[in-house]
Amino acid sequence: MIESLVGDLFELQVLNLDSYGNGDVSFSCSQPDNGFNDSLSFFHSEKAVQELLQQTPIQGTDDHLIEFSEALRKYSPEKHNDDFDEKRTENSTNHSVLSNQTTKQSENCCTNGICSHEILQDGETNPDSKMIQNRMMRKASFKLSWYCKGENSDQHKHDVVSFERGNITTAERSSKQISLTWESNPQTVLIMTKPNSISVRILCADMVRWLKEHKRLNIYVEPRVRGELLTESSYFNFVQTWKDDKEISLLHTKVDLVVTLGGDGTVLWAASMFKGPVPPIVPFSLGSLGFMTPFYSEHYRDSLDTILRGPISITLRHRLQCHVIRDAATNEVETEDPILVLNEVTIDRGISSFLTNLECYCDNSFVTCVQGDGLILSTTSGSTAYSLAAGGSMVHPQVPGILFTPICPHSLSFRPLILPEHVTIRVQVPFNSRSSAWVSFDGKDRKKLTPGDALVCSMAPWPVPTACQVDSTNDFLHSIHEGLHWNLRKTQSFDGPHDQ
Ligand SMILES: NC(=O)c1ccc[n+]([C@@H]2O[C@H](COP(=O)([O-])OP(=O)(O)OC[C@H]3O[C@@H](n4cnc5c(N)ncnc54)[C@H](O)[C@@H]3O)[C@@H](O)[C@H]2O)c1
Ligand SMILES: Nc1ncnc2c1ncn2[C@@H]1O[C@H](COP(=O)(O)OP(=O)(O)OP(=O)(O)O)[C@@H](O)[C@H]1O
Repeated sequence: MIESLVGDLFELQVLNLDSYGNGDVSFSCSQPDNGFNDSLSFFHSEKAVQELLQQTPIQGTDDHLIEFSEALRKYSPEKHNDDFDEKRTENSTNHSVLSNQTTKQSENCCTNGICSHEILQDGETNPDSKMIQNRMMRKASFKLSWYCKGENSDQHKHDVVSFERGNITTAERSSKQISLTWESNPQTVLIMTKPNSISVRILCADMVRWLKEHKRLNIYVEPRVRGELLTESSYFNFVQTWKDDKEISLLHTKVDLVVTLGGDGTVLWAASMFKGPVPPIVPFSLGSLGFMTPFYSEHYRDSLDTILRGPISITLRHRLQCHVIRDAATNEVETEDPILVLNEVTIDRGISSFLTNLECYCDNSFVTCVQGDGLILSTTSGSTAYSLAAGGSMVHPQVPGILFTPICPHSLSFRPLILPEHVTIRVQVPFNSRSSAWVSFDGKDRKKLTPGDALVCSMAPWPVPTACQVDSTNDFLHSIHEGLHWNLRKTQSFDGPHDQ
């Protein structure tokens, strides 16, 4: 109410909001053109403001202000942000003049723990204006709450946004460069290899020998690879493997490090073995592109030496968790197991010659109906794969988001989207669809979606940590330069017309 009244009188200009500790200018007040210079009408209005300020706050409506002033009390002037302060000084100098008296009052005000924004006139030096300067005005208080999967939760507020001083400040907006330091020596390495490659087979045998003899490590390989090694020599008898899915599901509890020898497909394959937590992966490049494989196989000894010693920079690559919901099974308790993807999940028309018709929802909001060849829901790691080919953006793998990229949409205006990481996306084949759709996970495991079936997809809690050659950003930029020749163009010569 007070604000609205004062708002009628003044045209408030926010200069900055440092009113909580320093008692300095928070708002400036410029005079509107509508005859506000008439001091009589001004003082009448002033009186009205004073009367309002003297009224005892109504119990209940001011309850929320208690929390706000508690937060202000906690604020110590010594702790203020230097950067912010510099800007404040600059603004104060440019736009308003504060009398010493006002500054003192403001300081007192804050040591008492009751702070308000002051209303001042630009360049005001007239003693009559002190009344104006002393006018106190409370900023509306607020509380921020977090909603997590439908539940109100304050758990993450300090990690993400601070609002203790009444100012909303973000801290971390995406995960920073992460460094992994071993607290005890790694003991077990799993080596995963691309099949049907002579060079990979030779390298694998060499690496197993070196890791055993020079690093004294336990070594796991896939059953196929153990067979290949034993065909070469019985020396490799010490190499361990697994027999069934149950043993695979326990691998993450035994393995300290996963080494992949192949291209991006081998990294995807290795990641798909872990339906929960994934040990750090060291991807060696033996393919043609290698967006996720920054290590050179020729230097594997030096690289592994450094990695086993640590610390190492890692990229936490987010995965999507996908559930296929069958219309025919809505009454069944058991549903199909979720599938985790590192690149993307694709819903397309398969061999059908009809347009796919896919209804898409984000949380509970309708997004759109895809009519075209299909839709890709991609991680940021997968942004350089199929999604890129379908016109999606390339996104740094540490950016937490879900790419929503149509495949050949039959509409001129269907641009790709990037959605925040916390959403749940549902893609449904409507009952009136002319055909079924097909879903595939990192380019594998095709499943048919008949009308009424849906795919539900959200960010998985288990990322894939991959070791960096340099760091996450350097490796990403290197991969798009080397892999895609991104923005490669001959530099224009100096020789030619110039600006005058
Ligand atoms: N039109 C297309 O571009 C297209 C079509 C189908 C599948 N794919 C991609 O292939 C992936 C499966 O890879 P695969 O090796 O098992 O199959 P694959 O052997 O058919 O290789 C596909 C190509 O995609 C590259 N690739 C894979 N992941 C990548 C990533 N994150 N960034 C950049 N390039 C990447 C691989 O290096 C390879 O060159 C799928 O997840 C999908 O993204 C792309
Ligand atoms: N250990 C494995 N077992 C079964 N299949 C695998 C394994 N590793 C990789 N693959 C499959 O082999 C295929 C090729 O692998 P990868 O992409 O690593 O090699 P590449 O095709 O030679 O590399 P690039 O695509 O960079 O040329 C992929 O589809 C992948 O899923």
